[in-house]
Amino acid sequence: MTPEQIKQAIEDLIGTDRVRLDGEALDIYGRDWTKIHTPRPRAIAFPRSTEDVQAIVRFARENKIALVPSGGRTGLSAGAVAANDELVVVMDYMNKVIDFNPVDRSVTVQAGMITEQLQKFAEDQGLYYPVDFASAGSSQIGGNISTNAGGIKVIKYGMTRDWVLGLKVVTGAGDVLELNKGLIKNNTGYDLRHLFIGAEGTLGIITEATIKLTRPPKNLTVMVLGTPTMQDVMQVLKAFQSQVDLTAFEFFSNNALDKVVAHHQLQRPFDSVTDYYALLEFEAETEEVMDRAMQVFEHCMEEGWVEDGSISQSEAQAQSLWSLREFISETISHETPYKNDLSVLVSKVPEFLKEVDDFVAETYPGFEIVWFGHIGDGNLHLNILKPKDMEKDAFFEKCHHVSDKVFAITQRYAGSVSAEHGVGLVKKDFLHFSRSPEELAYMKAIMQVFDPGNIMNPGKMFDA
Ligand SMILES: O=C(O)CC[C@@H](O)C(=O)O
Ligand SMILES: [Zn+2]
Repeated sequence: MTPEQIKQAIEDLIGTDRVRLDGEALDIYGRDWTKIHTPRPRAIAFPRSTEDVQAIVRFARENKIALVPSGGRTGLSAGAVAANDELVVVMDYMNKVIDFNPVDRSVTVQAGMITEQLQKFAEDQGLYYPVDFASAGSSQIGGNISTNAGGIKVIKYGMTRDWVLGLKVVTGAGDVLELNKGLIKNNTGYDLRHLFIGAEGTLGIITEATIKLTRPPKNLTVMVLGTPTMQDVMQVLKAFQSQVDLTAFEFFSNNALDKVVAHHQLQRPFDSVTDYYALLEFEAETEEVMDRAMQVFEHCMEEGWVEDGSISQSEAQAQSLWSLREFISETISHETPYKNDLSVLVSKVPEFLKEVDDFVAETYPGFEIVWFGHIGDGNLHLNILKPKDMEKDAFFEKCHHVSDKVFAITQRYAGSVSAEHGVGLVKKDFLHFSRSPEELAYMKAIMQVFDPGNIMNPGKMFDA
């Protein structure tokens, strides 16, 4: 079918001006933040309702047209890239609140709602949606659910999965399913909702979600601490966790800090320079909590785990300390990074990090490595920066070999090759490092059930 025929057919089903074929739209909606693949979609559709999505899926199934569901396209694994003549289904116009229930503390929204809008909606009701990350201003809730997004508060609040009380989906077979309907308790067999969370659009399209909200945190206070070694970062984590209920525990290396400070013209948190920094956050609800935190801080200084530190005295200061961590990904995106998103058990982090760091440094001495991540969750973002004098293709080619080795180490530690960014096109060749052949066979069989025509985001996660 030509793009024009597709446009005509879909507009007959869901209304005029709902499909774009212009070059600008193909370029914008065919890519995500990975910027590795060249977008090449056939057409872009803009549904307004679950019925519209169902009509599009049924049409695509009948005509064997591949679909790519598209949210805020902030993904880092090319899960929302359309580089293969696909029809992109954009959720931007499905961004409304459908229902709010203060007794259940839940809100039902359309899948295209932007994360920050959901956070704002919760705040306006005196409540809180705690899943948060740097891309919250453009990522959409449907995309967050499809990738089970994590972010900076997982240590206390968990991943997106933990906040989804119900889903409305259109399966690849064209059926509309209402999964779990907002219930807290529902032991009536397989919980299909959880299959759609993290499915990266391979089983169908999420059109609505019922999200749990919670009480807002009180007096969030941030510390940035300079730590000489990774072992020290882990000691600091242990010391704080035993005394204070942490809402975040992040880390970054000194070169990450240098780059952010230079790129955004920010102040360093203090003069001392250490190899690593820990950023932690807690609710200083009472004087007593604050005193305890300060005692732990002093203890860490006495032990030599911390050389210097800075603590926020206001919300604005807390925010500027957070910027030092949250701006890293965007800052290094200008240096063509090869990205990895690894996780191991928290207890294994220092050993694992040293092994990977030694391997990359020995094998590729010219490569600059930037370490940061959600270390309180055992999640490390390893970014390798392209040397200025190396061609992009040659660099990515070399990095592919690095990945094989790094993932073999990750496998030895029983870790994950994608802790929070998903699989998409970028990680699919490496899935076997984290999933057994038997698991992969079950995953493919599940996909067949929900998407018998293999039209849902084909080629992402694995080949059918
Ligand atoms: O760019 C990265 O590698 C990580 C991005 C994001 O997950 C973060 O934690 O900032
Ligand atoms: Zn992250």
